[in-house]
Amino acid sequence: MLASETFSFSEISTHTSKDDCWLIIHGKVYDVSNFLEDHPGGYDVLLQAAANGDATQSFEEVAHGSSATSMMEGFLIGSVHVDGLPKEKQARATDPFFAHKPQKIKQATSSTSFMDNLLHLLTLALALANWYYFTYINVNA
Ligand code: HEM
Repeated sequence: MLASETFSFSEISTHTSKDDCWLIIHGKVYDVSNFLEDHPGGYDVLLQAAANGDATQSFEEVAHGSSATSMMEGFLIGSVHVDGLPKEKQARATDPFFAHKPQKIKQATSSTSFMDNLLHLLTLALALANWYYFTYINVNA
């Protein structure tokens, strides 16, 4: 199998058993079937990660050393096929940053716009108070 091959999520999700286990890490696909028993973290965490769909986050959480990363090369069979997926999911599947960090999309929430309006009203009230003071109260000072 060529490492340039691409696999769909649905195909990858069929390889989650003890003798046939594929992992998605940073958008790449690894066949760890022959490594399960030798994995220092145990085979069960790998099976669990495969069943979860994307193993990137759990892989990163362990802070694997350079021996693990160089070992991975040997298990690489391809990458995730992203055609037909929404743009956000494509980015998550292929980009190392998005692949393991949930994307925070900044949205104007109702509380933000409420605070914005309050700030505008306060500024207006202050300006009016100033005008009133200097026009009527401070006029003879
Ligand atoms: C191709 C994928 C992986 C490879 C080649 C790999 C390899 C390794 C290696 C070599 C170690 C020993 C420590 C080190 O050198 O960093 C290790 C430890 C560990 N791995 Fe992985 N790993 C892989 C994926 C994963 C995933 C997806 C998880 C979590 C779900 C995981 C969980 C762990 C844990 C918990 C340890 C720590 C064991 C301990 O220190 O007690 N690994 N892994």
